[in-house]
Amino acid sequence: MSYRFDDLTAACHDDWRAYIEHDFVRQLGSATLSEDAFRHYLKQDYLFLIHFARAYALAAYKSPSLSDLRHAFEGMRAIVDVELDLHVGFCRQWGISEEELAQLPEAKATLAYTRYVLDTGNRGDLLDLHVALAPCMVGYGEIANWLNAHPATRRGGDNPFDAWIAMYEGEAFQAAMRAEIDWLDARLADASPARFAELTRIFRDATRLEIDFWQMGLDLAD
Ligand SMILES: Cc1ncc(CN)c(N)n1
Repeated sequence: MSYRFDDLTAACHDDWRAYIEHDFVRQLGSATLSEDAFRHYLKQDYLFLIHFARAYALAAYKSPSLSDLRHAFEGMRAIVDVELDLHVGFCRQWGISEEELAQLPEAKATLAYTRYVLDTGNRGDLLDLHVALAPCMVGYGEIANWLNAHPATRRGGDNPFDAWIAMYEGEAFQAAMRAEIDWLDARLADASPARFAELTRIFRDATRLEIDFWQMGLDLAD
C-alpha cells in the first residue's frame, strides 16, 4: 500500500471536516462573525504564527538533505514573509498595534497547539513534524477554497473579512499548500501501515487543536 496526504484526511474525516467547516469559518464567510471574535482570533493567531515559524525552523534543523532544507525554508518564508506580514497589516486595520501584539498573553488553545507541534517535532523525525504542521499549511488553503465554493459566502466590500479569505486563496499561500502536499505525498509513499497509523494520530491531534483554536476565537477564550 502506498499512502498519500489524502489518506490522512480520509482517516480523520470527521475531525477534518469539523475543522474546515467550523462555525467560525462559516460565520467569517457569511460576514456574520462578531468583530470581537475576529479581533481575538487575529491577536492569538499572531502568537501562533511566530511559534509556527519556529517549528519550520526546527524542520530546517532536522532536514538531512538540501531539498528538505529548501522545503522547510520555503514554509518558514510563507509564514514570515506572506502571512505574518499581511497579518500585522490586518491587525493594524482592526485597531491592534504592534506594541499590543508584543504584550499579548497567550490563550490556552494557542499554547496547547503550538507546543504540541514543537514537542512532536522535537521528539519525532522530520515526517512527524511535517504531519503535525500539515493541518495548518494545508487546512487554511482548503478552507479558503471551501468558502469560495459555498453559496453563503459573501465576497468583496460586503464582507469585512474578505481580505482574510483573499490571503489564503492567493497564489503565494496556495503554492505553499501544494508544496507541503507534494512533500508529504513523496514521504508517505514509503510508510508502512504501522507508521501510517502513528502519523494519523499526530495529524488527528493537530486537527483537533485547530478546531479548539477556532472555538477559542468564537468564545473569546483566554
Ligand atoms: C491557527 C492557525 N492555523 C493555520 C494557519 C495558517 N497558516 C493559521 N494562520 N492559524
